[in-house]
Amino acid sequence: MSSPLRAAILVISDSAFVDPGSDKVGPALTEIFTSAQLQSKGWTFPKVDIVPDDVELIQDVIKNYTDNENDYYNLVVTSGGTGFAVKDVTPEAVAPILHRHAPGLVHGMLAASLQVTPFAMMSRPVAGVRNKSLILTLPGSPKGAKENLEAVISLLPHACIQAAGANSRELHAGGLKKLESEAGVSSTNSNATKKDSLSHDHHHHHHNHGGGHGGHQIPKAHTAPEDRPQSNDPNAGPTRRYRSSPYPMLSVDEALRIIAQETPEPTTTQVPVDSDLVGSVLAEDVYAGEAVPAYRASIVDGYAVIVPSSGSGTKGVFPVASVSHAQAASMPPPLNPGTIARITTGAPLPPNANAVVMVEDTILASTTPDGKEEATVEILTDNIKSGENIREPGSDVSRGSKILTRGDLISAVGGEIGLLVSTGTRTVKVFKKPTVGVLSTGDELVLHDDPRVLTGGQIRDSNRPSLISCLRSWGFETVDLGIARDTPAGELEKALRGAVRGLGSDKPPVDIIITTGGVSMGELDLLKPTIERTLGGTIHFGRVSMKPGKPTTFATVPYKPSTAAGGDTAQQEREKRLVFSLPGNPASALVTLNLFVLPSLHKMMGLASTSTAPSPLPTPTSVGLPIISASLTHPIPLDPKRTEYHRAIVTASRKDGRLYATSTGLAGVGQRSSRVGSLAKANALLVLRPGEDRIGEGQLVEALLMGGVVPE
Ligand SMILES: Nc1nc2c(c(=O)[nH]1)N[C@H]1C(S)=C(S)[C@@H](COP(=O)(O)OP(=O)(O)OC[C@H]3O[C@@H](n4cnc5c(N)ncnc54)[C@H](O)[C@@H]3O)O[C@H]1N2
Ligand code: MOO
Ligand SMILES: [Mg+2]
Repeated sequence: MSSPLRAAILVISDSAFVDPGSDKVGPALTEIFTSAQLQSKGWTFPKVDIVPDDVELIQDVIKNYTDNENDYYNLVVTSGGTGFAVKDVTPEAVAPILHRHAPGLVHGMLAASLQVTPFAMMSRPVAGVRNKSLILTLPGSPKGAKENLEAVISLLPHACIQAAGANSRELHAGGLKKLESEAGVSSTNSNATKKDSLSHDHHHHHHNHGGGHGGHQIPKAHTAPEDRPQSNDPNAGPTRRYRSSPYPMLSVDEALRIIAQETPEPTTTQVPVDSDLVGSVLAEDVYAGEAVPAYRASIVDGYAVIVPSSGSGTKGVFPVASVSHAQAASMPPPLNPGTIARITTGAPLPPNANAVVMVEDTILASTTPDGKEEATVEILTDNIKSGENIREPGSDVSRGSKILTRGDLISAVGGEIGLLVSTGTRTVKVFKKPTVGVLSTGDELVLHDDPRVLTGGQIRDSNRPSLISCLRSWGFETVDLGIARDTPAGELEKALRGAVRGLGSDKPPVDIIITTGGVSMGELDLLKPTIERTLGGTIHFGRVSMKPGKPTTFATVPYKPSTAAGGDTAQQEREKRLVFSLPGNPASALVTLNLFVLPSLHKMMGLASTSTAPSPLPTPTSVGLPIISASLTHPIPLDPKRTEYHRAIVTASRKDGRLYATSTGLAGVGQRSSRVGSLAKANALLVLRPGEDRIGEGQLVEALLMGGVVPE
């Protein structure tokens, strides 16, 4: 026990980060380590760092302490951030990066604190080992931190040395008795301590209750949050992975409900009215700033006339007194009774004129002497009423009237853009569209355009190009996040962190991350463990009862854009990113993109924000794929358990006006989830609920439309 023991003290506090001079914990804990007693046990002068309450920063700093094999700290104690306040994230940051938990130390610290104050119950400490370092989280008050540390300190040298890899038998045989007596623990009734808490096997044991054969494999319910069923520990290897998924199987509806709940409310932005507006949703009601037309305008080419108040009497020969063209020039002069004015469609009416006669209802009577201009024109009809062929100012759109409503989608048809620009609307408030990052995962993947012949188990990365195309066609900005390999470890973590932070000008930060692959039961299916254990994220679901797409996983990861301390909690709450981890099989990835990601994107772009005002028109603004019914052109066998999303072509018959659905390939190979071709030409997913037998020809089925209906 003579080798030096190195300790790092990490003070986690927004306020101490801003004003290091205000920190009292660092000095208090330093004092303990530099006491004569501890120095004699081998402790050296500790290192002290301060970080704000930020999951990523906490993890980064701790990993710096623990991940360098040649230069690591034996003990890392954090202080602060273990309470129940929203900003308290220390356990969330530390628990996921522990390789092995040490609940015994947690008990020890809590028991000691409880003797001092019942408020100890309000602390949420975690403890465990990462690589060769022991990590403890202490409370944030100098007094509490000291008490907790003092409660366990005498055992720590032993634990640290064991964590660093000393032979445990030797330690048990020799030093343990001495240590126990120092700590007031009797070795005779501490079998559990010796066998479990400190032994290397403990963690695996603990996380893999289901590791046996056949039995009920969901780990026993524990109460502490760090003990809830979690993803595989990647360090445990294939022999110790779960042999059945610890994630409950959700229905598609339940999964969609969770996604809607976790998807943040849309944010807004002011943008110019131009063609880039197509595909955006208005975040405000829009009122006409100008009347259309702004002046009394002619609807036809012809002659402006004064219809007598008697109601008729336009027939006859009249001198052409002036000309009014549809142009930006000044208004024409007033019309005198007994004269007419030539006018073009859309041109302003001369004052006094009250109707326009179409040129077809006239003949030329005489010309000017040079023959180039009309002198007099004969009107052949007597059938013109006052107001005829005239658009009154504001009769198309009156100034100040509501032209579009919050929640309206600016379509590519052009009507909304036309309405906005015609009334002089130069900018509008819209909902910001999310940016989506797409990441492929897997060692087997090669770039889709790699010219080399495939060897061994190589697969072309088809998911990234197909998903990115689909997302772009929906009108979303995409960021290509490339391929993350399963090995070496850490690529996935790096890629996910980079996606959230942004990786330069061509890779801006994304709002939503989509990954494909690595979410099922293989020992290299690393998505779930990386999200949960490394990024401190939350997996909201990890399995859905559907075919294809069963391992579809949905998570959120915490994110703070700046390292600035403090900040309002509402802002922090908003700063999480959605992660859709879709199955790697190409058909599964595309189907689940359509089914799960699209509704979330729709909500984020404001499509769920329709105005409450009643509209005479059906609002085409619900989220996700539109659903219709179509009749089957052939029978399809049903899956006994899972709802199938069967790829099909829906056509509209010109003969009977009905919609028909035809499979792109029948069950078995045709609809196999690896067969991306099942989506070629498909414009619909038939929703086939599980059943015993088959659904027959001519039956009506629900169809989710991915593309336009094809005329037959
Ligand atoms: N024991 C079990 N095995 C599997 C289960 C299960 O419940 N128990 N689920 C199956 C189902 S369903 C699916 S879907 C897949 C999902 O697999 P992963 O999401 O873990 O994906 P990978 O294992 O990484 O790859 C599966 C498959 O897809 C190919 N792939 C992956 N990425 C791409 C890409 N970007 N482009 C083209 N192809 C890709 C990969 O090479 C594999 O062939 O798990 C079943 N297993
Ligand atoms: O559920 Mo998986 O997506 O069928 O192959
Ligand atoms: Mg897999």
